[in-house]
Amino acid sequence: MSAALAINAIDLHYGAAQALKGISITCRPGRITAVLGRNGVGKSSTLRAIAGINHVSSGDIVFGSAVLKKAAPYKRARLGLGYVPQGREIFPLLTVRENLETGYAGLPRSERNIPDYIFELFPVLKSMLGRRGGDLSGGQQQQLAIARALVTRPKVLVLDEPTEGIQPSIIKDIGRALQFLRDERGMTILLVEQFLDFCREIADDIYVMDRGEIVHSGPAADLDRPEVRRHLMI
Ligand SMILES: Nc1ncnc2c1ncn2[C@@H]1O[C@H](COP(=O)(O)OP(=O)(O)OP(=O)(O)O)[C@@H](O)[C@H]1O
Repeated sequence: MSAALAINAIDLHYGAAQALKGISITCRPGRITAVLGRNGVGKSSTLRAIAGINHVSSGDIVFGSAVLKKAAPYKRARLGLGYVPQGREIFPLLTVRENLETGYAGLPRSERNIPDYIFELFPVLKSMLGRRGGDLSGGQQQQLAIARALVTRPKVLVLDEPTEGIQPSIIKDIGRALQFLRDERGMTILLVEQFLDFCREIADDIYVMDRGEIVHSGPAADLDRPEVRRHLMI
């Protein structure tokens, strides 16, 4: 089976500093792939390269049958790439409904609606549609950020540290939501995380990064191996 998303030997520089060195990641269709690593190893840079926010200096990113080259973020979204950034980036002065409607931009008029299953996944959002994004808790904002990405009808959903700074009960809800998207909607999911137990529970495949490189890849059960965990210790 071909990959839903393949990152092939990408390098990324910030000025003279090289943040990514030959990163390759294969996301199997309908599976959850997790990229783990300590602070500053290049996880967010990898996702920003996939989303088209940062440009790679070599290598390529293949989405379905499209090689993304320098396609702008909105074009990638139209192709079916949903991106949930680190820190959520909710519009604080817009209501929950308006935040969700920002996902309509790339959709044909007939699809400009909020699919019901999103409110089944995150019922709290339905009860808060008229509230401002900035009034939501961190966990509710994370749910809103995921819901906003789902409004764009992604084939592949990419999330940057969805558990960061969030209380355990909402982490469980988010984990259940991602498993539902994989199991019931066949979505391909790529996330970066520092929370090992979360990845052990929901991921199928893992990649471990250290200083801009992939140092391990394998099934999620590899997270039980001491030599893999060693890469993740502070
Ligand atoms: N805009 C930028 N300009 C210059 N250097 C950057 C920029 N963004 C990130 N870096 C550097 O690139 C390296 C990788 O950062 P990145 O944010 O991708 O790591 P990360 O693994 O996502 O870390 P964290 O878990 O803290 O988000 C770090 O050394 C960081 O300081």
